[in-house]
Amino acid sequence: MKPFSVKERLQSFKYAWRGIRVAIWQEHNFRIHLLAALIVIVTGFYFEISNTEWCWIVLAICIVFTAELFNTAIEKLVDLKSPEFDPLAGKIKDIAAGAVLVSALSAAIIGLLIFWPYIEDIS
Ligand SMILES: Nc1ncnc2c1ncn2[C@@H]1O[C@H](COP(=O)(O)OP(=O)(O)OP(=O)(O)O)[C@@H](O)[C@H]1O
Repeated sequence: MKPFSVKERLQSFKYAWRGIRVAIWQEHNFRIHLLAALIVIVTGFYFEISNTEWCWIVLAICIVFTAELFNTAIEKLVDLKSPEFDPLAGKIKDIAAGAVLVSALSAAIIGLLIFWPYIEDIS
């Protein structure tokens, strides 16, 4: 086993950040999720939501980003291994996209449950 190296550990953060940047610049959906997250964060500050509500919002945002990152990785892997049309490759991509949809829907429900009472209060 290689000896522990702080330099190598820091290097792995650099690679992870590079992966996130690839997803941001190459995936339109990722940018849409980023914009949605920004709107939700600004709205959270506007309504001065509680710490517990912030926890749910942060969790919801992170789940969507994580699903989108895995989806991007799976898409790239499929494109690498199966650049030609293949029904199984299509199914794999559809399933990965399904995971993003499930995470985005659950985030939308969390957002509604948290913000609806505040919206009702001002209307
Ligand atoms: N090699 C393939 N073989 C068969 N079907 C594929 C293949 N590649 C993509 N598809 C089908 O096309 C759909 C879209 O694939 P694509 O790679 O363009 O991703 P996408 O959903 O457009 O993602 P993004 O817009 O984030 O790049 C897939 O979900 C799948 O149904």
